[in-house]
Amino acid sequence: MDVYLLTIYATLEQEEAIRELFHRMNWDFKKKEDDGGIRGRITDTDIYAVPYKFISSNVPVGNVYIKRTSIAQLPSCECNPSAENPCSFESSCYNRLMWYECNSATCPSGKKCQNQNFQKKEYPPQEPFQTVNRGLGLRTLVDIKRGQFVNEYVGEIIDNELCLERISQAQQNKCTNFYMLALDKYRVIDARFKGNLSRFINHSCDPNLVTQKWHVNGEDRIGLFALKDIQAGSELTFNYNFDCLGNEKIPCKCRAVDCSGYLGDQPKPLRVSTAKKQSSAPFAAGQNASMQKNTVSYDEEEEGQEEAIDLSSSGKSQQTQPTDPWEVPEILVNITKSALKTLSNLRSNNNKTPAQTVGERVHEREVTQSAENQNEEKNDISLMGSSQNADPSADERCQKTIVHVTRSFEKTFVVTRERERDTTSVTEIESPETTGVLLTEPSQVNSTPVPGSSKLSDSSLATDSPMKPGKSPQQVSALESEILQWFAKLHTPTLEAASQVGISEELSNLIESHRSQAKSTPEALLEKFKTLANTTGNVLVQSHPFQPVVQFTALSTEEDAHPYDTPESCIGAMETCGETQPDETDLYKGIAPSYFSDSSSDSSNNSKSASLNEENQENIPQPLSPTVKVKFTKTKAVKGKASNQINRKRKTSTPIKCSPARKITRKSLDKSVSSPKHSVPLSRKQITTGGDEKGKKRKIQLAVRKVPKISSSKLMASRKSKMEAGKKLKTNILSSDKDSKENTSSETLVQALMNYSQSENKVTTTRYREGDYACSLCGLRFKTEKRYQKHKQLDKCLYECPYCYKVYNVSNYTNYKAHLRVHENNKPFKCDQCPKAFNWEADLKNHKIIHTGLRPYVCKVCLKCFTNPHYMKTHILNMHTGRPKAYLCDICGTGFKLKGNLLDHVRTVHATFRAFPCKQCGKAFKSKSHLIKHVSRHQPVTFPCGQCNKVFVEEKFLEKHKKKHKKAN
Ligand SMILES: C[S@@+](CC[C@H](N)C(=O)[O-])C[C@H]1O[C@@H](n2cnc3c(N)ncnc32)[C@H](O)[C@@H]1O
Repeated sequence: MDVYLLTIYATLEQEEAIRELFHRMNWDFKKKEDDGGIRGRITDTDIYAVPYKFISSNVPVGNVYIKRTSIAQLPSCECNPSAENPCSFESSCYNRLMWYECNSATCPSGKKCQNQNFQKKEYPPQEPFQTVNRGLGLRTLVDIKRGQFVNEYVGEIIDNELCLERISQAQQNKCTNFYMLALDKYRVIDARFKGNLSRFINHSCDPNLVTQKWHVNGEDRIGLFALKDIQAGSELTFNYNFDCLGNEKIPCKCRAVDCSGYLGDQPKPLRVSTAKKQSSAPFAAGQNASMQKNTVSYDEEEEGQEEAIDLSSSGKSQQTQPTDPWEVPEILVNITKSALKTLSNLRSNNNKTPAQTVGERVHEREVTQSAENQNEEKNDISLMGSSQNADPSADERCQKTIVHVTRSFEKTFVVTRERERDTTSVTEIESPETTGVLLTEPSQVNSTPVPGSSKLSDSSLATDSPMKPGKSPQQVSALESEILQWFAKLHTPTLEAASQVGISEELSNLIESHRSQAKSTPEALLEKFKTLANTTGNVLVQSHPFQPVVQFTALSTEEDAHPYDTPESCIGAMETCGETQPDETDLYKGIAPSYFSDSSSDSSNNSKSASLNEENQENIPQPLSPTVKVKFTKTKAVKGKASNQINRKRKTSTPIKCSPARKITRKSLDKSVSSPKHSVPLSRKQITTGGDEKGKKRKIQLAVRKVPKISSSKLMASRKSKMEAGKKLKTNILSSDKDSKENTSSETLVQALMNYSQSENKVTTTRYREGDYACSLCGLRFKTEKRYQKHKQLDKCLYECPYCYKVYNVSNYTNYKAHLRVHENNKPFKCDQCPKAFNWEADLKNHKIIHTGLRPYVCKVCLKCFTNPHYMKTHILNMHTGRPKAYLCDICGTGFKLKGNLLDHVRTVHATFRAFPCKQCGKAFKSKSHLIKHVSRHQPVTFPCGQCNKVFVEEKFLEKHKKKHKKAN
């Protein structure tokens, strides 16, 4: 059963919530309860079992699409492979600057490349811990440097629809912890059910991490990078940019000096309506969230317009496609809203000022520069960049493009491309405080021309390659004409139709507000946007890779309703506007890559960056040189503050949905402390042993403190010293009996041992202390003579294995017996549920856990669950001890943390002989695991699938297969 139970900090308060989660994990909760499963029974005080699976990479769920790119399409950098650390943080690796990870197949530095953080999963050691007031948090175990890659935000990739579903489920279950982070406009990473350690990172208004969206082998991934130097033991935090949709703000408990007080400083008043209410008084303002919880809508004030978003009409309702969408009022409303949103996005994007948060992609502009418009636009604020072109006349002729300006912690770079010559240059600008100040100082600009890369050529930029630029003017006009059509349609039959379902008031309000803004007609509105586009030149915001900040979010209906959200329309739109249709490799499950720049993730929302925005606006200097310009109209510069406020509003109002915040009272606080919901994972022993509440709490506290910290060096040292002691003893024994040195059979060894114990050397070993009575034969020592005499009366005090000559003394007789089973292959402990048999009872017990579907052995560091304690131990040693890969393969040099792994490697990869023959058919295998797999095929028991004709030799294969059926359904 593919369910992973974990005892973790339940944030859920009701049994129902647990059931819901179990249900989500396809675990038959009831069944387990009846079976008396280990933790199937949930009582009031036993609510800490929440299924959570540790995954190290994102897992797509349902119909969510995955971007695929062929290796040929991946951009390669120009770094020098012979450099000490090619593509490292210190280098100006072209890919790194663009937030692209190199691929070892295409990077000139190959495996030496240092720009593969995501792929190599190189995280500094970190651990979850219990915070005082914010549930669990994550802290670092080592010092982290500014700019260092800390972790990847990993979880299930879900689409908007499922996201909404999960949110509403969580709301119903009064779950207050959210783990959703927008990946792009269509997809969300939800780490609630599956994730890695990053899911425990809390919010702070003064964070030490920042999220960055990177392009890794064609797919977007979210990384967390250090904003500052972080000391070992400090909590890791980032700014959620959390947008509250509840009628109560979620209090922020980050304790930062400039804490905004709430998660997200722009909480929105919540309005709630049910489907019924919607028909009678839709979008009616002033309703309280507490009245209805199923359907949530909120007011979004944007530039004086009011938009109401109804989650209930999202997702599913759009699935049922009407024959003529123009006839369905609800769709029309959604389309209108989408149109409004698109237009406002267009505006906001064009209004964008350079973002300033350190470590963020600063901004991106495509600038067309010509001699005429330099003079025309006197009020423009110029961005001084470098030009590789020394000839000014050529400069004027050439169309230059600033691909983007990026500030990568210590450095700021301007990446420019010259289309005609197909050259690209990266210009590093010395430590500026603000882009404005920096750009007034042309002398400070060091130009580093980079030869044109075919991978970054125009053609690649114009198509669906990762270097895809923003919307072209044609695309914008195609968009505009579509918007115009929507408005035209909305004017006539729609209002009437809408009024029939009682939405006319809201609709007309929406249209009216836009109408008044756009001089009454949609055409005028469109005209306005055209003018806007013209006045900002061709400054258009690009889609990825330039979407810096990612937010904890749930997506809003209005975005869902956007026609471009559907793959068909997206592709259609691309065709209309002349953009090359994406390659099929990019369209997994038929959905096109992001077309619009993502408003939900296009900007930094924290108050700091907003204030920096303001600062920069004020600092924007007059142009000094016309070489390369990014145009802003003066009006925008003057309006900087206001527009930033609007931007900030928009940013904070970007789609985030969380359940209405629960009011925290003294009582609930006390309850939360006394209840075990903030407990840390307990060992199975702790779970199964009963005990009073107090004892339980104590155990929990202990478990919190006793996060295992195993020093690898200590471990290695102790092992080494033991091995050396053993070797020494052996040599001592043999050297004391020089005649038998050649013959090292166990018989000789026993004899030598006997001689040795009788010799004077014996006092040197710890086994023999003065005053003890030692048996000269087996080496056992006794405190009293009586016991020694009793021992001497035994017929035999040493037992030698007849198969391998291993010797046991009498005190280890049971071990000797057990050891014999290894050779006799009796396997007396048989599983009653499957054909497996074991030599030891403990092994059978451990095995039986597999049939319960539980994984009760929990790694206290990363919460990964295991069926077997040995697996857990190995995992801890491998993953959390920073253990070096000390076992090196002599043949290929690969390092391994465990000796067993090295042996396996040598056997399977390099060895030519097959040391593990099958006794039944004679086929031989290189490794034991391969043999075991093979032997299971001889088993008469098979596992047929109930849904199709397939039959499997192992249960796990059947389980895997069943998942396919589930997915297909
Ligand atoms: C991604 S989870 C973080 C881990 C979470 N603390 C846990 O115990 O699993 C996000 C949730 O943690 C809580 N949280 C995080 N930061 C917070 C803060 N500064 N103040 C209050 N609650 C916070 C909120 O309930 C939020 O929904």
